[in-house]
Amino acid sequence: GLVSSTSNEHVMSKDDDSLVTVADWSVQAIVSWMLSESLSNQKVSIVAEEDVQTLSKSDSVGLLTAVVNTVNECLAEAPKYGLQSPKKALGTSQILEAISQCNSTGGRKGRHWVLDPVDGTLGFVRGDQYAVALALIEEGKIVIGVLGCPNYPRKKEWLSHHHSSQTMPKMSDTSETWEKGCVMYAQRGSGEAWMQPLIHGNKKHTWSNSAQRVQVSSIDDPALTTFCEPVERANTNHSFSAGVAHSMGFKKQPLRVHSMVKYAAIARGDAEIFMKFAQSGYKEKIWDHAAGVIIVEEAGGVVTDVWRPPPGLLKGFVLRRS
Ligand SMILES: Nc1ncnc2c1ncn2[C@@H]1O[C@H](COP(=O)(O)OS(=O)(=O)O)[C@@H](OP(=O)(O)O)[C@H]1O
Ligand SMILES: [Mg+2]
Ligand SMILES: [Mg+2]
Ligand SMILES: [Mg+2]
Repeated sequence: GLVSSTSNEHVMSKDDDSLVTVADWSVQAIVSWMLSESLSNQKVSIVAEEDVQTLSKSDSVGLLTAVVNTVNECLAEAPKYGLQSPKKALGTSQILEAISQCNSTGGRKGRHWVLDPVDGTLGFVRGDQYAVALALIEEGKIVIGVLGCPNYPRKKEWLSHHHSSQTMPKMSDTSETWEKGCVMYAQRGSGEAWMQPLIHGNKKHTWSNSAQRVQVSSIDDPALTTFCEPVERANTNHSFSAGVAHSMGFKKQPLRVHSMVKYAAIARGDAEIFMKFAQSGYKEKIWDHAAGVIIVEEAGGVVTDVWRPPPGLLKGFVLRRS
């Protein structure tokens, strides 16, 4: 919730043509700094999406200044969330250090934090759905997941309406009537997943625990099933998922949403199924899934890749077909 700006300033393209913004670097710096501060006795291993190459170039001074200012403005608000601000504003080198220390390669041994500072950067730039995703992996198992979803509406009906909709105010609308924003989280083995309303920067009140339990949908009638998928055709295979949906007997239109908010939607029961089929050759990244996976699992759902469907699912599928 620290970065709620939808300003399109400083939107850059990376080598793979995907977007990166001041928000991506700033969130990575803030989370990295906060983790190091709170775990000062331990060596912190963080696997995260962004690096400092573009930021450190000589023609990126304006960009770097914007990141430094954003990080310090956000950290100054830390006490509102029950956290400690730095004693004095962080300097440029400290911020570059915080971003670049997230260069762990992870692995099956030990503890690793996994961070996607802004997932769905395209959604963020459009003022649409995006998520800040953090997970903790221990000995190869996800044990904690947190998803910050600043534009996630409280009412599921609003998810499917984009900016053009008449019924939903613009994302920039400050009116109290349009409640949006939540943090979803879960811990492995608890059998519980939680949703906490987000406090937005412009509001005066401070954080207090008002988390509600969330659970996956109980709908199992294909005719009533909604499936979600990525917005961009580059990130999935829309016609393949349409084929799967057809053979399963799904009648509803797919819910196309940017980012890991799709996992949040499944955990909260706003939709029943999430399908993503990356192009062959694309390697999925752990930061695009880890936090969402544990939240869905603890909310009662099942997550699998297409090559290894769990026996129960396969049986369900076969039974339904016969
Ligand atoms: N080619 C390709 N195939 C599959 N996935 C890709 C591909 N390229 C990128 N990515 C990753 O997709 C992340 C965004 O996924 P979404 O499901 O949110 O896509 S969409 O915006 O709804 O279209 C996006 O995450 P962010 O970079 O954090 O936004 C990417 O990591
Ligand atoms: Mg990206
Ligand atoms: Mg991502
Ligand atoms: Mg990202």
